[in-house]
Amino acid sequence: MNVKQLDIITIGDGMITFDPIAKGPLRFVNHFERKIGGAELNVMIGCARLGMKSGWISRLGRDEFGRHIINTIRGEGIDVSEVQLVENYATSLNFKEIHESGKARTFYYRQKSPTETLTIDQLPIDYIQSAKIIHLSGVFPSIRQQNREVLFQTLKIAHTSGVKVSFDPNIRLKLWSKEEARQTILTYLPYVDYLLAGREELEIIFNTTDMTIILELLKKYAFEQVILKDGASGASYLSHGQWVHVPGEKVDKVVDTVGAGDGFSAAFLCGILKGWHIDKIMKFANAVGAMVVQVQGDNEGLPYYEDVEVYLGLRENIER
Ligand SMILES: O=C(O)C(=O)C[C@H](O)[C@H](O)COP(=O)(O)O
Repeated sequence: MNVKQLDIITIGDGMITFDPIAKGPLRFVNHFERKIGGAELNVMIGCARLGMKSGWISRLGRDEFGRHIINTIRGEGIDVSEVQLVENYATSLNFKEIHESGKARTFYYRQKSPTETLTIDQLPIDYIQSAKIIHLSGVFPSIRQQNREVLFQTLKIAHTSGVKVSFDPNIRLKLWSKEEARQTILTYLPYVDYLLAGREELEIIFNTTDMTIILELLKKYAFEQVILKDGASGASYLSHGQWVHVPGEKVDKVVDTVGAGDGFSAAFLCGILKGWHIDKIMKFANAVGAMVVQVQGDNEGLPYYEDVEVYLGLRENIER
């Protein structure tokens, strides 16, 4: 029998994320803070901080930005043995634009992502089989046609090896159309154990805004859990064909909502690995989402396990 080495792994594109120092249209912003980002990577950072043995399968440019990302991720305690820096590719970039109103836009520069060198024959099968859970998202297959097949093969490897599959559709319409997203994601769903989606994403995948129809269609799959992430209002889980809503945790001041969904996913998977009851998992995951929105940056607000305990009032907060 295969001895599971890692709790959780992922496959994804890592990016340098440039956070604007000033608010308003990007064409007038002169200064940025260099950070790192990428949906799947955010989840792994969250998992590592919560104490899970985490690993990331990826390709970065063999450039200064690629080195910065791999060093940072290694520093977070994430296994990077399946991350390669490839020649003649630039590490992907993401520029964020934030308006006074709080509205934000993202400008990706990942058309020629280094992950396109991660072909099916390069998939580390033993590594995938060595994990308890693999977390995948719709970002990786949206970057390039070839990535869709790579993810499909990964799903099949995981499924046949007893590795649980978690999937967040993370539909980015700047990267693919609704139709492409729908067609691709529908082929993935039969291999998914934990589906963590937003309402709009479910509407795109099932091509209807009618929640009764969506609930009927969800029944066709063998999901162990289906989670509806609903931003500030909290999240719901599916139980006997009905949503059970778990309200979000109190937030003093929302600073930046980007990354809250990824934080929620990391915390949810932590709870799954700990074998908790779903109500406890949801409360914990909502707390992590609420903590993330109070910090600027896609992953800077992802908490350590004991920080969540303090937030939930389960551990004393000693300030000085
Ligand atoms: O990789 C990408 O394409 C991204 O967009 C990176 C973003 O930081 C996360 O995907 C945030 O996603 P949420 O947690 O849903 O706010």
